[in-house]
Amino acid sequence: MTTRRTRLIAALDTRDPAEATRWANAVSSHVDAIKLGLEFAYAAGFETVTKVAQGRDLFLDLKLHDIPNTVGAAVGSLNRLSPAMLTIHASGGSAMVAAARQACDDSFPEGKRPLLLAVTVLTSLDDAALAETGVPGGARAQVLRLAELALRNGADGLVCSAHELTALRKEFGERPVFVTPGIRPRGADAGDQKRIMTPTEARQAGADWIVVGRPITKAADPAAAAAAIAAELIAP
Ligand SMILES: O=c1ccn([C@@H]2O[C@H](COP(=O)(O)O)[C@@H](O)[C@H]2O)c(=O)[nH]1
Repeated sequence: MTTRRTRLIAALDTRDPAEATRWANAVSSHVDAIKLGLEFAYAAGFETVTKVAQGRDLFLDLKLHDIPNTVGAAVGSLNRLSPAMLTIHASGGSAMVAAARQACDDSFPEGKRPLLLAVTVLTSLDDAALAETGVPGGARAQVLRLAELALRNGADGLVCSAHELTALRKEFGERPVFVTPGIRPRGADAGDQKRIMTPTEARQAGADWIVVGRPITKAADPAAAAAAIAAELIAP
């Protein structure tokens, strides 16, 4: 029986700094961190990322994926943003993950190192879509394969779907941090997500963090939507 608390990250996916700021202010008291990622950073710039994130834990979801030298240097360049969590793609390979971890250790001040999270298989891929990329055998097997690679090379945790959590906990225990997007409250539109679970199911499966975007940001009342999801994360 685990006593883990599952925390909530609101994904603020927009190009508009005013909208991101409005959402951040609305949901802040209900969520544990905010996510800013590719859409926002490319449109608004990294200095604006810092402004919106100010005073909040930042899940900086840039999903870095390049040769080890480039990824290491990129991680080193991100220290001015003070992220609490940073993402890379596990499929970049052992040396790339190790380079990212080394850069985290070298470039961030003592006690300020972000959690390095390796994306395994995107939650928008089902087994058939994954097979199209040349990976037969299903998402769960590939997640476990990439998890081993990433954790052995210094990742603190993984981004995966909640569907893989039971197998991951069995294989890797309680220590790694598991972050699960692809979360949909019961009845919510899945959109492009394929491997989805509800907040309650993800909590019961052992998620450390869930990431929720559109069910919050597209709601008529984002604060109420975030509050309802946060309520699901409090174990009865
Ligand atoms: O495998 C992954 C990795 C990251 N994401 C990100 O999470 C949010 C989910 O947003 P929703 O609107 O709740 O679908 C989004 O920012 C993705 O970039 C993911 O979905 N899956």
